[in-house]
Amino acid sequence: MIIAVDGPAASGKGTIAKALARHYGLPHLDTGLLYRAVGISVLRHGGDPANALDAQRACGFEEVLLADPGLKSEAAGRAASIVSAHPAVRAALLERQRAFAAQPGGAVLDGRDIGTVIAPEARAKLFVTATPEVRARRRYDELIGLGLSVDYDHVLGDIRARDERDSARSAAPLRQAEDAVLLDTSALDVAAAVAAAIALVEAAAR
Ligand SMILES: Nc1ncnc2c1ncn2[C@@H]1O[C@H](COP(=O)(O)OP(=O)(O)O)[C@@H](O)[C@H]1O
Ligand SMILES: Nc1ccn([C@@H]2O[C@H](COP(=O)(O)OP(=O)(O)O)[C@@H](O)[C@H]2O)c(=O)n1
Repeated sequence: MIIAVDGPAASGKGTIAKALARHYGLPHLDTGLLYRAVGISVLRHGGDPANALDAQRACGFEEVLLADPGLKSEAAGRAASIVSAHPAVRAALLERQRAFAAQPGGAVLDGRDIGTVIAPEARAKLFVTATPEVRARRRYDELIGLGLSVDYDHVLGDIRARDERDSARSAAPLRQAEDAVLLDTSALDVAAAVAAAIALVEAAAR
């Protein structure tokens, strides 16, 4: 079974995708990490994420970069959101994601365009969301927990800017697939959000 989990920044889609993968014994791919790796690679080479050529060159990043703690930073998220608007970057990362989704037995993938572009054939599609303020609070707590020095208002501004950029771009914009079910986690803790997600997948698989 392929499970597609999409949604905006810090909505809890990664937490839900990981929990679903554990519950169903499926492999999981956090596709945002691929875009973050491209984004940080551009920055580390002194390039400009808005420059399509700089971004395209960075798509051949080393695998080890996917485990780099720097990928979690706000700067990496911002750069990822900028490089991900280039069609050439999306094209360069497409096959890897499609192949992951198509492996025997299925998989869980989370990102922005899993249900719409990467795996439109997915059996279960969730669109996970929460208010910008709740998402900013979660991301702020997460970054503080990682020992980074951040400001709540800055995180909220960054999340709003990323929502806008990810939804407005013409290449695979962030949007709920027509056959995806909406899961608003604003008032749910992790356990309740995961339980709701499992119930939705069960209903979709029936
Ligand atoms: N329902 C929830 N309630 C409270 N905190 C949550 C919830 N879901 C996720 N979190 C926390 O919020 C942060 C962002 O969650 P994550 O799953 O990484 O979001 P995303 O993948 O959408 O960016 C993490 O620190 C995670 O533990
Ligand atoms: N499938 C995907 C996943 C991420 N992305 C881009 O990569 C950025 C970082 O994604 P992420 O999932 O790691 O970000 P968070 O939601 O965890 O903050 C997003 O803001 C998107 O611009 C994308 O375009 N398509």
